[in-house]
Order: sequence, then C-alpha cells, then structure tokens
Amino acid sequence: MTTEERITSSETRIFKAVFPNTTNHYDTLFGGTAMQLMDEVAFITATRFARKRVVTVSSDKIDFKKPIPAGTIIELIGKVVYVGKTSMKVNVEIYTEQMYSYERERAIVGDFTFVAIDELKKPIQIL
Ligand SMILES: CCCCCCCCCCCCCCCC(=O)SCCNC(=O)CCNC(=O)[C@H](O)C(C)(C)COP(=O)(O)OP(=O)(O)OC[C@H]1O[C@@H](n2cnc3c(N)ncnc32)[C@H](O)[C@@H]1OP(=O)(O)O
Repeated sequence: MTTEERITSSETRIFKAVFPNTTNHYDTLFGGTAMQLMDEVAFITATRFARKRVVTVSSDKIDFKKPIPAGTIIELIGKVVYVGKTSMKVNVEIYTEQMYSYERERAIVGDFTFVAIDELKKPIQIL
C-alpha cells in the first residue's frame, strides 16, 4: 500500500451526541472533553496508519471556532497530514450537526503529533 493509500484508509470518523453530562455552565461542550475526544480520534487514526504502538508527543494550536451546544451531534474526523521518520501529525476537526436539520458547521480544529515506539518505549520508524 502506498503512503497516500494508507492515509486515505486510516482516516477515522467518530460520531457522538452531546449530552448534558459533557457540558459546562454555558450549556456547551467542555473544552477539556473536546480535547480528550480529539486525542482519542487522533490516537486511533495514528494507530490505524502505523499499525504500531504510538504515543502523543505534542498537540499544536487548537482553535475553538464555534461553541458546541448540548443536544447536538458532533463528528470528529482524524486524518494523517504529515509523516516523518518516527513521528506523524494527525489533523482533527470537529463538526457540529443539528439533530433535526441538515445544518452543519466546523467547530474545533487542531493537530496532534504521535511517535511510534517499541517495547522499550524508544522511537521506531513509522514506515
Ligand atoms: C478508564 C477509562 C478511561 C477512558 C478514557 C478514554 C480516553 C481515551 C483517550 C485515548 C487517547 C489515547 C492516547 C494515547 C496516547 C497517550 O496517552 S500517550 C501518553 C502521553 N505521551 C507520553 O507519555 C509520551 C512521553 N514522551 C516520550 O516518551 C518521548 O518523548 C517519546 C515520544 C518516546 C519521544 O522520545 P524522544 O527521545 O523525545 O524522541 P526524539 O528522537 O527526540 O524524537 C522522535 C520524533 O518525535 C518528534 N518530536 C519530538 N518532540 C516533539 C514535539 N514536541 N513536537 C513535535 N514533534 C516532536 C521528533 O521530531 C522526531 O520526529 P521524526 O523526525 O523521527 O519523525
């Protein structure tokens, strides 16, 4: 499989409903919860790309562009955007969808870098 094919096949999408137990006093999704979900989808994307153990080494700027209200559906999309020697960068977007209409908008975006490691937790080549 080419690197491009691996990038395409490892693209990962997760849907969640935003319930009140994940919201703050503004009735919108907690920023920390959003970041945990983003790390999770990024981790799954990186693992599906590399098919090796990976750990998060860094998260880049995360932009919270729109609030995510309780009672909406969110879609998280993880995509590998850079492959280095032992590291790779995964871009994660969160889209908000209204439950009872087709209204949809991009709410949060950020990048996460992972390093592939061996049994001794030392960096190893991604490919
Ligand atoms: C009970 C139920 C609870 C449920 C709840 C569910 C929650 C569900 C969440 C799931 C989410 C899962 C997520 C799991 C993932 C972790 O949680 S992992 C835990 C957090 N991460 C760690 O502990 C990693 C700690 N760091 C390390 O161990 C070491 O730094 C590493 C990563 C092995 C790297 O070792 P190093 O000696 O620094 O490596 P070095 O050779 O200098 O660099 C290696 C590569 O990394 C790059 N790099 C190094 N530092 C950086 C940096 N700061 N920025 C960018 N690139 C960097 C280098 O450029 C190099 O890249 P290449 O040129 O080779 O491509």
